Amino acid sequence: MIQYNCLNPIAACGLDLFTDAYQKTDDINEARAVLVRSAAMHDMELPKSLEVIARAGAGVNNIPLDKCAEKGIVVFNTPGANANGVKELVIAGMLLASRDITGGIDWVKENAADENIAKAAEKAKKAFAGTEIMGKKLGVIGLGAIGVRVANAACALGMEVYGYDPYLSVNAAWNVDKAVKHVITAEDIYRECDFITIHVPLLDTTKKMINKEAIDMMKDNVVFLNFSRDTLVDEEAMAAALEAGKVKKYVVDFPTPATAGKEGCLVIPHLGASTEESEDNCAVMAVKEIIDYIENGNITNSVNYPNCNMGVCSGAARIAILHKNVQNMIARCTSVLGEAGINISDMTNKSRGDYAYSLFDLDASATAEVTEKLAALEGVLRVRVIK
Ligand SMILES: NC(=O)C1=CN([C@@H]2O[C@H](COP(=O)(O)OP(=O)(O)OC[C@H]3O[C@@H](n4cnc5c(N)ncnc54)[C@H](O)[C@@H]3O)[C@@H](O)[C@H]2O)C=CC1
Ligand SMILES: O=C(O)CCC(=O)C(=O)O
Repeated sequence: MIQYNCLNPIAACGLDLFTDAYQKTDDINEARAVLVRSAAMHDMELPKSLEVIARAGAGVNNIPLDKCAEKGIVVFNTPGANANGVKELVIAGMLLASRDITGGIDWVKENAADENIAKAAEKAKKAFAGTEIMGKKLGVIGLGAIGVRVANAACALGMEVYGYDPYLSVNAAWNVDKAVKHVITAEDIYRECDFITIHVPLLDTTKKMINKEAIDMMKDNVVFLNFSRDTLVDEEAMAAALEAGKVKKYVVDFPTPATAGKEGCLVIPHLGASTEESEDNCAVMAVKEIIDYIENGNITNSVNYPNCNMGVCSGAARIAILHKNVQNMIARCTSVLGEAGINISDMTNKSRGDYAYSLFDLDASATAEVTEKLAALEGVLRVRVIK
């Protein structure tokens, strides 16, 4: 039985893809695979049995990627699978920041017992009036799966959209609406836009990128939306800007003591990807990634190892070797196999940063002695017998 553990609730339509060969366990120490959403894994003990972690979602800042790579644990995410869910909430966030919809709804609740509520509403409504988003300038920082969808939807709503992404992928370039103005510095966005939304991963290089200096460059009365991660924004600087009236609204999907309940903050409890569709898409993609890795050794959408695909193994045997990206690794692995008299019928080797991955299709099964010799080679982090 191949045991898997879920650190967060994962949609059933994904888990249903596991065949009878797989079994759910509540004990991570027994698991070969882990499915996770937002659970914090940095301080967790990762058992030796663990071969793969799939993040049913996009952000992987809750997972210790290098520690996993060093232990020969491949980490996947599910790019784009929840992007539409987030896009829709970002559009809602812009509307909520432009018109006092929540204030108006609260007023109706408070006056629900008033028999003359219809007449009273016509008098009260001026307190909740706002502005439209059509014709306003929106700056999108990060044109990945979510940013592109937000930019395109905003174009369709008649906004003037500016996009900034110094690492724009070819795929994103193909998909982004031609009306989106390409800017080459974040400063262009800060200085020009009435609404700014950020859709970048949380990395050491992006942490607190929205700081006092950035906010000072923004237009007065700007609306800032953050559906990416709380710590991309310096919350002290944001609070000061809200108090000074520099920022009109801070719409954020991550409650913290600094923002929850604060005047000017519209705080949502991390609901960006909490739709049936996004949860299903993420679960299905994550489980498929795990199954292909466990059963074939193929890697698709990893965030700490290179992608690698040799299809389904049709030969006698297949082994996977996770190793450091250093000289002479392949020669040393093939000589162990050669000395054991095992012919290699197919092989591939891919690298990513400090780590590399080799798949070998063999004409005969690798014995325990052979795999132990391979595992003992300096730089080898894990050897998996796939078939
Ligand atoms: N609120 C929620 O429930 C959700 C939040 N997220 C967050 O949103 C983030 C983005 O998600 P996706 O769009 O799916 O990821 P993605 O990987 O498709 O896009 C990220 C984009 O940011 C760009 N980028 C990286 N550094 C940048 C920088 N310094 N300046 C400008 N652009 C930069 C990349 O080139 C890439 O195009 C995730 O990392 C996650 O933290 C994602 C899904 C759900
Ligand atoms: O699983 C979730 O609800 C969180 C989604 C998210 O933040 C992400 O995919 O990065």
